Amino acid sequence: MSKKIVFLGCGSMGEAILTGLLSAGTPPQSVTVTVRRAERAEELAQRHGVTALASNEESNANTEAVAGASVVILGVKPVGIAALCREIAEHLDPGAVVVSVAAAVSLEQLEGALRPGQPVVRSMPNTPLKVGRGVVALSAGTTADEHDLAAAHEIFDGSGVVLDVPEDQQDAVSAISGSGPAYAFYLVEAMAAAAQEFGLSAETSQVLARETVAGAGLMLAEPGADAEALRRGVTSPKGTTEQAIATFEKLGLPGIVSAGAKAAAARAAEITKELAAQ
Ligand SMILES: NC(=O)C1=CN([C@@H]2O[C@H](COP(=O)(O)OP(=O)(O)OC[C@H]3O[C@@H](n4cnc5c(N)ncnc54)[C@H](OP(=O)(O)O)[C@@H]3O)[C@@H](O)[C@H]2O)C=CC1
Ligand SMILES: O=C(O)[C@@H]1CCC=N1
Repeated sequence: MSKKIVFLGCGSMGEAILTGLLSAGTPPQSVTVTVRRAERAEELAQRHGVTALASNEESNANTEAVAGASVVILGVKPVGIAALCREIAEHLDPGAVVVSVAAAVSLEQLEGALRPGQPVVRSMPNTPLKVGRGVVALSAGTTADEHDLAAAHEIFDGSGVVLDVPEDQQDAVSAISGSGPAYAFYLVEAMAAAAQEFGLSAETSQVLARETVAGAGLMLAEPGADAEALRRGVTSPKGTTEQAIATFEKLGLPGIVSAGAKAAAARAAEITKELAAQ
């Protein structure tokens, strides 16, 4: 029997991790998920074949779900993490590894809401885990040993690249790879809008923008890919792309991207403080 893996909260991020995990070969019978709404639980059970329970005012499924679990993934919003930890603390196996995916929730906050000694790993995943191309950064808590960290690695290993980082880098990771898929989707939206300004139909504009970024992503996914070299391969000297890139530079696009990422990281730091003051 495979070890029991539990997701407490399985929305956008949780389902991406779950999909990657199952695609990589974890049997659905070994996975239990909880969510708030019964209809969402039903949807997840139907779609993935996992045990899915609703944990709300009517049923306390979170505490039942974690019984006998080896790994418990916390997939709720940051503001709900501390209460969830307190709710399950007494019901966790002392050796169960608690893996938080929440942005801005510190190891100190996690450990403080669980029983002393409970192994904890803070992670920052991203939604491309769903298609096996995610990036995840892990930071082990004070009592998590190498086996605990390895158990966290195992959750993500089959769905993308897993890095170990010091906890003080997690807000930066969040601002680059955690939020990053949204930046790429935003670029697609902007490209589609530009296409429509040329008079192309909405549908043609969507196809051109979406397939271009998806194709570029596949090229980046090839071994040894280098973004700058790939960009130069499109940019003919004195050609058309050169004018676009020069315009992006003149208008300060690199600075705009940097400012956006800094704003995301600053918001993470602010959330950490807000949670500490709760
Ligand atoms: N979205 C992303 O790309 C990323 C998100 N994260 C982190 O992942 C976490 C989740 O974000 P996201 O998936 O976007 O949010 P969602 O709102 O999509 O998902 C939250 C999930 O938590 C469930 N939930 C809420 N309260 C409880 C509870 N007490 N017990 C059980 N389940 C509960 C919700 O149930 P229901 O569905 O019934 O409402 C929902 O399934 C956040 O902490 C975020 O910081 C990290 C990296 C990237
Ligand atoms: O927007 C958020 O707060 C979460 C964390 C990183 C991506 N999504």
